Amino acid sequence: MDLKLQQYINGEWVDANSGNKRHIINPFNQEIIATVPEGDESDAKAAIAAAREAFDNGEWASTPATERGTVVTRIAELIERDKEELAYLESLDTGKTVEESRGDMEDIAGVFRYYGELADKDGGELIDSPVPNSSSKVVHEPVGVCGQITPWNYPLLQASWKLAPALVTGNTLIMKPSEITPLTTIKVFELMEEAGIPAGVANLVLGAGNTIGSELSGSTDVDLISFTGGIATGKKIMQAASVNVKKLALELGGKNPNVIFADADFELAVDQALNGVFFHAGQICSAGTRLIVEESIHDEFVNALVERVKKFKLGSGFDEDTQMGPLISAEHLEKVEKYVEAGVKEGATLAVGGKRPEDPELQKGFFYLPTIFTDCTTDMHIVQEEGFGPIITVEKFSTEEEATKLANDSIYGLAGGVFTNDIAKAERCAAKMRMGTVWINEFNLYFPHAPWGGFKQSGIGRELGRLGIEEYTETKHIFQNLKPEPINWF
Ligand SMILES: NC(=O)c1ccc[n+]([C@@H]2O[C@H](COP(=O)([O-])OP(=O)(O)OC[C@H]3O[C@@H](n4cnc5c(N)ncnc54)[C@H](O)[C@@H]3O)[C@@H](O)[C@H]2O)c1
Ligand SMILES: C[N+](C)(C)CC=O
Repeated sequence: MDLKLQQYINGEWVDANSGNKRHIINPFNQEIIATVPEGDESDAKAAIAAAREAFDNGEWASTPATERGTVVTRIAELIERDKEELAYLESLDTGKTVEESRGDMEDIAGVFRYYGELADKDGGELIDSPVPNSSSKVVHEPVGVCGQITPWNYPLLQASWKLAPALVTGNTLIMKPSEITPLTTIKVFELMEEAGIPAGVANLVLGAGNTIGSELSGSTDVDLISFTGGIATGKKIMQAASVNVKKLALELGGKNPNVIFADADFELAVDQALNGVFFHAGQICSAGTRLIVEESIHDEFVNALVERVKKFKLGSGFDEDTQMGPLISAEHLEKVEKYVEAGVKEGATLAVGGKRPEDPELQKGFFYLPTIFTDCTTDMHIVQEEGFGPIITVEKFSTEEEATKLANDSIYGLAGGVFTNDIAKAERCAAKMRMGTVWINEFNLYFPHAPWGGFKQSGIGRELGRLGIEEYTETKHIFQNLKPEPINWF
C-alpha cells in the first residue's frame, strides 16, 4: 500500500509518541489491511499546540480568501486525480461496494470544489447605522482551532464536510478519524500537503475516541468541536466542551421515517424504500429504517419488499455483482444481532432475515441478512432506537394526521421521506415533519449546496451549504463614530 500510514502533525509525518500501533481489519475477511500508529493524549496535545501556533501567528487566517479557495479547489482536483485509489481504500476499510465508494469520492471532490468557490464570496455586510455620523459593518472571522471527529461509516465524506469549510474560512484544525477506518483520511492529508496547506494548519491524529477525542473536546486550546457520530458520544463531548464553552457542531444519529401513501407510485416507493435502508448495509445515519405504510397497501407493499430482499446479492465490495457488503466489525455485528433479538422479544414479526447468512463464502465477513420486521408499534425499542444495520421496521397508518404523528414520535429528527402522488399532501406532510431534511418521492439524497443536520437529538448546527461555512466563523460588528464627541455623563 503506497500510503504514509502515519499521523501528520505540524507538517511532519510521525508515529505515535508511545510507539503503539493498531491493526486495521478488512470487514469482508478479517484480514489485516494496514497497521497504523495508535496515538494518545500526548499526540493530541502536540497536534493542538501546532494548530494553536498556526492560528495565533495569523498567517493562514490573513491569507487572502481567494488564495485559500484556490488551495481547497486544488485538493478537489487531486481527489479527482486519485479517485480510484481513494475508492479502493474506502472499500477495503468499510466493506462498502467500490461503486458506492466511487460515488462517495465524486461527492467529496464536489464538496472541496463547492467550498473552494465560496471562499471569497463573503464580503461582510454594511449596516445602515441608526447613529448619525457613524459606520457600522459586520465581518466574519475564523473561529480558531477546530477539533474534528468523524465516524467509520462514511469516513472521508464526513471528513470533507468539515475540512473544506474550516480551511476556506482560515481556521486551523486537528482531525481525528474513526480509529477503525483511517486510510482515506490519511490519503487526503497527503493530498492536502501536496496542494500546499501550510504546516500546522491541518493536523491528523490517529487513535481512540476516549483518549484523543476526549483530549480535543476537553482542551482549552481548542475553540470548536465538529463531531459526527452517535448520540452517547455527542453527549460526552458536550460535557467535556463546556470547559471553555467551545462552539459545537454535532451531527448525530437518526431513526428516520419513510411514509408511504397508498397513492404513491408503487414500484418507485418499493425501490426507494429498499435503497433507503439497505444501501451500505443500513449503516447510514439517514437510513429510512422506519417504514410507515398506509394500511390499504401494507400487505402488498411488505410482500414486494420481501420478494426483492430475498434476491439481494451479499459479498465482497470488489465483486461487480455485490449489492450489499458486510457490517463494519465483529462488535457491531453483535450489536445488530442483539437489536434484532430484542425486536423478536418485543413481539414484532420477522418477515425475512433476522440472522447471519449461511453461505460458506461469507463466513469470515461480518455479514447480516437484510431484515424486515412487521407488526411494529412506536413503543418498541426497535422502532425508537437506531439499529445502524440492514433492518426495516414497518408500522401501519390510516390517516394523513396519524402518519405524520407517527413520523414525529421520536427523539431523533435527522431526515424523513414521503411517497405520494398528491403534491399538496406531500407538502403538508413535509411542513409537519420535524426533521432537518424531508425528501418527497426520493430518499437519502444530499449535495454540497443544501444544508444537512438534525432537529431534536439528531444534532446541533448544520454542515454543507452556506450554513456549513457559518459554523466555522465568528461574527463581528465593527462600529465607528465618524464625529466623536464627549458624553459628559461623569
Ligand atoms: N448526522 C450525520 O450526518 C451522521 C453521519 C454519519 C454517522 N452518524 C452517526 O454516527 C454513528 C456511527 O458512527 P460511530 O459508531 O463511529 O460513532 P461513535 O460515536 O462511536 O464514534 C464517532 C467518533 O467519535 C470518537 N469518539 C468515541 N468516544 C469519544 C469520546 N469520548 N470523545 C470524543 N470522541 C469520541 C470515535 O473514536 C469516532 O472517531 C451513528 O449513530 C450514525 O447515525 C451521523
Ligand atoms: C450524511 N450521510 C448520509 C452522508 C451519511 C450518514 O451516515
